This record gives sequence, structure tokens and C-alpha cells, in this order.
Amino acid sequence: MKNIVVLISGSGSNLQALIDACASSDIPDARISLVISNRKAAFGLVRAQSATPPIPTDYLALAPFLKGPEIATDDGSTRPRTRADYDLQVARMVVQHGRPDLIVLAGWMHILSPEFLDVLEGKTAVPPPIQPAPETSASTTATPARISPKIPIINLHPALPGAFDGANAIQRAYDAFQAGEINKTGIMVHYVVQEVDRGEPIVVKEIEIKKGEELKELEARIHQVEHVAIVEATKKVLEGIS
Ligand SMILES: Nc1nc2c(c(=O)[nH]1)N[C@@H](CN(C=O)c1ccc(C(=O)N[C@@H](CCC(=O)O)C(=O)O)cc1)CN2
Ligand SMILES: NCC(=O)N[C@@H]1O[C@H](COP(=O)([O-])[O-])[C@@H](O)[C@H]1O
Repeated sequence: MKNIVVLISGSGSNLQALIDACASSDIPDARISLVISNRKAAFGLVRAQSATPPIPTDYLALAPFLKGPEIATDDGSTRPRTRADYDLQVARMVVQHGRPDLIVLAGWMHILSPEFLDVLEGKTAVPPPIQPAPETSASTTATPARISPKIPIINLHPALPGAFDGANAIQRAYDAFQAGEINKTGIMVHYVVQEVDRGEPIVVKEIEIKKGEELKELEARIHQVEHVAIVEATKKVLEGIS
């Protein structure tokens, strides 16, 4: 049984597609072992907790984390927390609570730092907790100091490769269509590398933009295609993991 850890920030409709696909064995021999959100109000957390059986969840937000107690340094002094410290704690939660074979970013609206990727690639050790782990429904178990083999990370992005990297891609594609610059958009699921949305594509689906349609109509059509693509890509990557 392969473990999938899903990172979210919002509604979780793509998480729901993965939950349903694992339940129906559209994705065979796999389960979502943990869902992590960087936003407490993410409805995706409710979707996970409402699943049968309930899926363990964790939550860690960047802003409150950065305001936490300073971190002890080797020379006995202390230093403010950084974005990299946050990412390392997320990496620890992913590995220790989720024990993943695959990590899926499904609307995870946070750019992951090299420190996070280094842990999941086995280049650096899984860091210790800075403080007692936050409230979580997930169990904590010991994990190897360094990951081996590397754990793949994939991301769902609502644009074609190289088209609209980053946030607000659907709006930007819609605006470009209105300006006569493009006549189609699309979505992709790609491997995650440090350069945002520039990892190798796994699944790419083109989507026509219809003249006169509202942004919300385009968004709805895009989300429908995403729900298929994220399952297709997850299944494809898991098939390649021995
Ligand atoms: N190192 C990588 N990290 C992430 C990738 C990636 O390919 N490499 N994909 C993104 C997902 N994403 C687009 O697909 C994306 C998400 C968020 C942002 C962004 O600008 N985030 C801001 C905060 C925005 C907010 O909190 O609303 C930020 O992180 O400062 C860009 C692209 C996930 N991570
Ligand atoms: N750059 C990343 C990005 O924009 N991701 C997008 O967030 C949405 C999450 O929806 P969901 O929470 O309903 O799954 C999806 O449209 C996904 O493509």
C-alpha cells in the first residue's frame, strides 16, 4: 500500500478527487496517509477529516510560525525564525507523520525552499522539531535521519508549461485571452523543482477559452479537467515507484 501525502491551502476539490480515486481503486493500492494545510480555514482539512476512514491532518501556518520563540544557535545565542525553518518543519511533518511514497501539492500556495527539497531528496537529514509538534491528529513515529530513495513531489498548476508560472494563473490566462494574446490555456501536473512550475511535466491538458465566457465559467471548466489530471498523474507516478 503506497502512502500519499497531500499539501493544500484551500477548498481541496483536487484532494477530494484523490480521496475518491483511492477509495474506488482508480488509484490502486494507495491511501492518503496525511493532509497538511498552511491555512487553518482550508476546507480541504474538513474533507480529509470527513473521509472514510478519516485521514490524519496537520496544520502549520507561516506567519504565526515566524513570530514564534527565537531558535537557539550553536554558540548559545538565539536567532529569529526564517522561512527555511518553516519549510524544514513542514518537511519533518510530511516525513514523520505521513511516511510518504509520493507528495502531491494540490493547491499548496507556498513556494517551497531548497531546504525542503533537500530533505525530500535525501541530501540533508530530517530536522528535529523546533517545539513540541503542533496539535495534530497524525501519529508521530521515528524516521530515518536521511530519506532514501528520494520522495517525488508533484504539483498541479492551472496553466500550460512555461505559460503562466506562479499564482493567479487562471486570471492571467483569461486576461491574456481578452487581450487577444492567446486562444487557449490548460493545466499540468509536473514534478516540483526549485524553479516554480518549471519541473518536468507529467500530464498536460489543453483547454479552449471560449469567446464571451466569464472567468468563473472558465475556472469551472478548468477545475473539472484538473480533477481528472491530478488522479491520472498521481497514478502514473505511483506506477513508477517500486
Ligand atoms: N519550489 C517550488 N515550490 C512550489 C512549486 C514549485 O514548482 N516549486 N509549485 C507551487 C504551486 N504554485 C503554482 O503551481 C504556486 C503557489 C504559490 C505561489 C506564490 O507566489 N506563493 C506566495 C504566497 C502566496 C499566498 O500565500 O497567497 C509565496 O509562497 O510567497 C507561486 C506558485 C507550490 N510551491
Ligand atoms: N499555482 C498553484 C495553483 O494555482 N493551484 C491551483 O489551486 C487550486 C486548488 O483548488 P482546490 O483547493 O479546490 O483543489 C487549483 O485550481 C490548482 O490548480
